[in-house]
Amino acid sequence: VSKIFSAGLDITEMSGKSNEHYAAFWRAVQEMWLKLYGSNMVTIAAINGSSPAGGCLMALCCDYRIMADNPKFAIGLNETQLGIVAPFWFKDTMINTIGNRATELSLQLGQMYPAPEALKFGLVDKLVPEDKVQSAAAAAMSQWLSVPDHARQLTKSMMRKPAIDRLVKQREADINNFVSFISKDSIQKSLQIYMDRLKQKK
Ligand SMILES: CC/C=C\C/C=C\C/C=C\CCC/C=C/C(=O)SCCNC(=O)CCNC(=O)[C@H](O)C(C)(C)COP(=O)(O)OP(=O)(O)OC[C@H]1O[C@@H](n2cnc3c(N)ncnc32)[C@H](O)[C@@H]1OP(=O)(O)O
Repeated sequence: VSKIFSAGLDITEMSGKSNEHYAAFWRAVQEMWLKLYGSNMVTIAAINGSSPAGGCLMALCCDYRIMADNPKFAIGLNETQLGIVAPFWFKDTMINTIGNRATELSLQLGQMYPAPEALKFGLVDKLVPEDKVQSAAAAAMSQWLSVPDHARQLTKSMMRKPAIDRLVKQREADINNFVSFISKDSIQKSLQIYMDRLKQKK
């Protein structure tokens, strides 16, 4: 979609549904993260627009991020702005990318960074003109693929395994935590207010 890399998780999947639905939804989100963050393939994010929350997480799962150089496009883990909390594995993914202090600032404030600031923070690796995002991503892919694959894969696994193991060990507890959190009346109300605001912006 033009202007949007990803709008993040579908908020309607987290509103007004049963606990069984929330559990299945969260398991699928975990699965996406485990597959993408744990992939032994080279993954390059070609970020052609805004990328809030789950969209930012997907980009952070990649090995390298190239973003369109347009200050109207922003990226970040903005969960607190919705009245929700980025779970520990979202947080770990961001820490592994930009470090602890920058992550704490980002997460507490639910900060969305316009592209130039995202580059400054290390949230993305490179900015290119909007019409060059795909070609720059293809060029980066060639560079990454030129590294001997076994060595690159082992290095990637060494860097990411502790975060992945942490979620694998606590998967069921994390699902229970999500369900009890998201089904609270106060959290449902926050999500509703956020969705209403989005619609009013039009
Ligand atoms: C100690 C720890 C304790 C607890 C932790 C336990 C558990 C964790 C709990 C929760 C974790 C949840 C993690 C959540 C992650 C997420 O990803 S939440 C989603 C975040 N996404 C957003 O905030 C995006 C909001 N959207 C926008 O900013 C904009 O819509 C856009 C920039 C993406 C696009 O802008 P426009 O092109 O201007 O389009 P519109 O704004 O008009 O939107 C069109 C249409 O789409 C609807 N929509 C937009 N985003 C979403 C979404 N994410 N989900 C569902 N629907 C969305 C929007 O309302 C419009 O709908 P209509 O009005 O056309 O019906």
